[in-house]
Amino acid sequence: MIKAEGLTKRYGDKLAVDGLTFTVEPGVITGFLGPNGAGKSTTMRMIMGLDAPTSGSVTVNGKPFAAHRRPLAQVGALLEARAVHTGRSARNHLLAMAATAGIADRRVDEVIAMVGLGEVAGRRAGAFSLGMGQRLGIASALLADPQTLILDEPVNGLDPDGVRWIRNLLKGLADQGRTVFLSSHLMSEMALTADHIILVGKGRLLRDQPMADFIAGASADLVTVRSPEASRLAQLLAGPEVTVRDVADQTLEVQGLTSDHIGRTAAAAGITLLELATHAASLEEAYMALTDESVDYRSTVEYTEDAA
Ligand SMILES: Nc1ncnc2c1ncn2[C@@H]1O[C@H](COP(=O)(O)OP(=O)(O)OP(=O)(O)O)[C@@H](O)[C@H]1O
Repeated sequence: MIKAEGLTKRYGDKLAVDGLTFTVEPGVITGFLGPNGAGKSTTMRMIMGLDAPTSGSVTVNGKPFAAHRRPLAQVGALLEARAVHTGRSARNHLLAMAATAGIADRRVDEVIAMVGLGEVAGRRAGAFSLGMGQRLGIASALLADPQTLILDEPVNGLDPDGVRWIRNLLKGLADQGRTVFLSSHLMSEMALTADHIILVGKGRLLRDQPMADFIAGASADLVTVRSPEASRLAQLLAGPEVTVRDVADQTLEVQGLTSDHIGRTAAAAGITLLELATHAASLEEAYMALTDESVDYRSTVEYTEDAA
């Protein structure tokens, strides 16, 4: 389990991580999602004790990473995956790591088998393809059999086979009751992989919820209505669980009502409709809307019950 409380990191004027409080639970895959620069890598480095928080704290299985007697047996990480620059074979590379950490040689062969590197384990790791390098990085993270795994952008640059492979491996590890925390800036990838989502933007927590709930909320039908009397219609449509946004001249975007209901409400009030269209908002759109800091998005007017 990973627990962050008010976790904050400042680099000069830049608040890279801004008061993050969250818990990453065992037994599920938790996706750490946010656009480039949102603070994901910085957070992961602080979890691993590679960077000190400016304020707040983060613990792994109840203690800061460095306070564990054998930290690598608690948490394995693949941070900023990069090729291993070594003339050693993959197996010798892992054997050297195992020797340093006091891990038995047979564990090296176990992790090589787990990540499917058996046939190439004798080859020079420095010459590995990106996909093979990722597998080797994951093998290193698994070496000490940690309860918690932290992977920064593990599928970056992988082909579809590689992506499917990582996904299955992570699901298997979570099913064994491990804590699996992985970052990505791609919504589509997270939707397929993660059971739970922690979404950040500009260092701040935006969402912390089951992926299924995020998807259900995001794909709710959106109705676009254009009318010369848009603001009067907006007042009539307002209600609990209804969001009405004034998105452009004479145009509203309504969530929480069917187009039938909107059409009938307009007719009953004698309001002319120039357009009435339904479309399902995509996950990608919901993600963009949440993380987009553009003026356009913030300037939209939300009509609530109080406005009615
Ligand atoms: N060592 C550093 N010194 C100064 N600024 C830094 C440092 N590390 C990160 N930052 C800044 O902090 C912010 C968060 O960076 P971070 O790498 O954690 O984001 P990220 O969500 O992992 O992004 P990406 O998806 O691009 O890796 C960025 O604006 C970055 O420029």
